[in-house]
Amino acid sequence: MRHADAKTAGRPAGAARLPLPAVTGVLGQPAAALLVVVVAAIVVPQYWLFLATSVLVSAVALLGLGIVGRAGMNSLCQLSFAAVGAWTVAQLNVWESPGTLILWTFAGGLAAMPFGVLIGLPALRLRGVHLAVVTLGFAAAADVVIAAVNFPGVDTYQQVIRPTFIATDRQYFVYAGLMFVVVALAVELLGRTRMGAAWRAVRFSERATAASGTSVARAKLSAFALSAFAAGLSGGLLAGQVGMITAQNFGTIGSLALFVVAVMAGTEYVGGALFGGVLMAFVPELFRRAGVSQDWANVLFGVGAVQALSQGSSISEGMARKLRARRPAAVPPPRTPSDPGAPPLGTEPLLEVTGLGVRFGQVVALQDVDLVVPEGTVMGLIGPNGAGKSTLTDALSGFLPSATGSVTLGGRSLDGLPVHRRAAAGLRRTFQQDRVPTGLTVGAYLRFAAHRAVTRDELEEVRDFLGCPSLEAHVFDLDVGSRRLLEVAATILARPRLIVLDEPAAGLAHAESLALADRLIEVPARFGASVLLIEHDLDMVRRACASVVVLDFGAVIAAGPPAEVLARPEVARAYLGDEVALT
Ligand SMILES: Nc1ncnc2c1ncn2[C@@H]1O[C@H](COP(=O)(O)OP(=O)(O)OP(=O)(O)O)[C@@H](O)[C@H]1O
Repeated sequence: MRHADAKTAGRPAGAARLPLPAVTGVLGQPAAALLVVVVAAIVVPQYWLFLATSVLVSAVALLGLGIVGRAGMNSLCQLSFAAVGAWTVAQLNVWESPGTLILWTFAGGLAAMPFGVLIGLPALRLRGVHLAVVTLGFAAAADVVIAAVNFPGVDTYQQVIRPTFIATDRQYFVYAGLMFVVVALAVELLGRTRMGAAWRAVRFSERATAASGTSVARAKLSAFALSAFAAGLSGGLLAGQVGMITAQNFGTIGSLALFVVAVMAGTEYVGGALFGGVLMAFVPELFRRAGVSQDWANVLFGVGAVQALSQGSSISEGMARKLRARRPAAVPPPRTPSDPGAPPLGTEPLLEVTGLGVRFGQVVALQDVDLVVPEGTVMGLIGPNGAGKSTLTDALSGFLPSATGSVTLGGRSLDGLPVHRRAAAGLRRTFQQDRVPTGLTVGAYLRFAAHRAVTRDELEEVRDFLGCPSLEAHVFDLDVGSRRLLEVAATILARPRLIVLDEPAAGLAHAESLALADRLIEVPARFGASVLLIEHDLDMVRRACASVVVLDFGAVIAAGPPAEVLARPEVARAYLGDEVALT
């Protein structure tokens, strides 16, 4: 956001020297920000208060960018949303509406939200650079509209009136600071909710998010709406700060600069947003004082963003990782031993698949597959590479709406249901590739993926059952094997009727695979779910499964008890291309 220049010279502002608050912790960050604001309100000379306030105004908009950033989306039109907030405040001021600037500012935030949803709609289909282009287009269009439609009160030189208790610059700084702290607190608290976890999950894998029963569309739209709300608040704050706003305050270049600073500073962190605000407010001012065009500040921001991208993390993320690295590594507590006994066979049909077919162009991945997974069992699904196992999993879980045939779970048809509705109906799956979002702790991920209210005891029970790392460990710091177990734990916690595990032992040592097999045997009796285990490790399949189905070239070629099925020549032929028994 481009603010009016500070008109006088003096020593560097106290705000420029504000320390970054700790980048770890959750509620600690807003508290640290509050401390910074209070200290700054005391020590910053009158002379620098305008720029210090600008820091906070930008930081509020940056917090909003941090929300879409958490969800892995790019928004290049943050100042267009801010313009909506500022316009609303200016209009309510002209109308001399009830309430004061504070109420009008919140109204500005609310007014920006529908625009956020509007821009979020393309995000349901677009990602990365394509989404960035759409948001850039919106910013450019907003420039034209704002230039054509003047801000209310500008023609009549009508200043936005501040209430008396925030009339002075110092009072207004404190007000802006409190607003920043409140928004920071709200964002941090939201980050701990299911919605906040969904943002992180969407960023990591939309497929896994949907498979855990969460609506990807809702997660994305909520991120855009709340991001626009924060931007609208920021615009309202600016209107109160400068009194009279113009189109120049909200140009596309400003939005781009804000985005670039967000990439560099890492505005998913409160400290990162505050630091970004310092950069936005003070770097152009320093250039101005040096007699250099302020536009060079954007070049500097661009260089910083390139550096952050090439390092793979923002300044805040880098600091957070360093702080985490200082902590002792998360060692999984020892598992409680148990005797799994023999794999349960199951009786009543649970999953019934009839005539399932999937084509990818000319490739027939599945043809006329009939399959029944009984209630209360662990069943294996095996076959050589390219046999169609993952395609079957995708078709069952709803990722292939073009699949033909029918699928019922517990007598209820799943045909035509989208992924998250099938998950809600009781079908959970894991993925061959790691899909556990790295931005969460183990506990936060399990709570999110469980998709129901779970107690800490339940979390600990399942964590202990599978030997996962402690709930406080950060997913980012875990090895691939631990993440696979975590994914299995999450599906168990969701209490589904059927769990489809797509190669859960990939990344595990052989002994660990067998230990996992022992655990899976217990799942039906202990957690009330059948397991369909897709695995290449035949020792694990023999150990865990009461029965096994073999796919080859998209068709079922054998089914029955593992020892019997694996001894059949056609199964050996499918695997080895020769009549060698798989013993
Ligand atoms: N998106 C796709 N587009 C085109 N062909 C595909 C696609 N996905 C899978 N296939 C093809 O469908 C067939 C079945 O693939 P699938 O991944 O389901 O096998 P798989 O048994 O899971 O193999 P693996 O054990 O290697 O994971 C293969 O011939 C594969 O090349």
